[in-house]
Amino acid sequence: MERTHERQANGELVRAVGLTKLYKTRNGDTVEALSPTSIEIRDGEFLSLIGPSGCGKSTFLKILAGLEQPSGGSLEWRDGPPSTGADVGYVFQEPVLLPWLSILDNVRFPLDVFGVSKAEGNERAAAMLALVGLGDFGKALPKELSGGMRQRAAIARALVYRPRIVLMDEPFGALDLLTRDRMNDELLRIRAETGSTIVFVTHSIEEAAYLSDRVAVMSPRPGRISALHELDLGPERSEALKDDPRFHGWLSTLRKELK
Ligand SMILES: Nc1ncnc2c1ncn2[C@@H]1O[C@H](COP(=O)(O)OP(=O)(O)OP(=O)(O)O)[C@@H](O)[C@H]1O
Repeated sequence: MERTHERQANGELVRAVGLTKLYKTRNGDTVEALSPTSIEIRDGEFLSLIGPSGCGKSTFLKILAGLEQPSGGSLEWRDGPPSTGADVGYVFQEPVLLPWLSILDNVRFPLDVFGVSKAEGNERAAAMLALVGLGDFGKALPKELSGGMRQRAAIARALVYRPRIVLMDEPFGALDLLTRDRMNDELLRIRAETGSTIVFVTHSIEEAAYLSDRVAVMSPRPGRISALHELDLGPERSEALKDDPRFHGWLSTLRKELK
């Protein structure tokens, strides 16, 4: 089954209108995790969400993924409601891989679930592994890979169905700084090759500024988007950008807004 997805540069992919979320806790209290939150997500963009712990970033991603229902408001998808796993790729902080399956089988898993033949699935999973730099590790088990490599495999699995949107919830938060820097560059390269729309949650202002076309800043709980910036840092991102005064200007702006 071949999926093609015409990309309209900067067209609107999905619009969140006044999303709210109330959770019921086990002792019967109600937690307001999101106060009315509205944003449009553009096709092909890299959008980061930053904000203090507990402000509802993961909640927003889960609603986008269809893993949680909003208490109020709506999501308006340009191409109709997505199906989780096929139209939406999700990457968690800890790479969730099935330990008894090889890396190739893990990456092929969503294709199996959605009825792609094994031969085509193997081909697509192998191509995706090559794209994330794991071409030689298809037969390995997850435990035989480093944390950074496992996260690459999780990214390959999220991308293999060519989802409309990839949601990443602090995917590099558990990695050491050097590996994280390397993964940031890898992610930029993968994104350039796939044209994926990415919504990325991070605690790191530097990571958000380095990777993103736009950065949404969320206020403390109950979270809402308190500022939304289009970064004027151009499409080319590399280490040199980290010495650029404009980059430092954004770090300082974002840091102030988080306070
Ligand atoms: N399933 C749940 N049941 C009850 N409360 C929840 C549930 N999930 C999240 N919450 C609460 O909702 C609020 C927002 O949580 P969420 O995980 O979305 O925040 P976050 O911004 O992603 O936090 P962090 O940056 O620490 O990961 C928090 O107060 C959290 O305790």
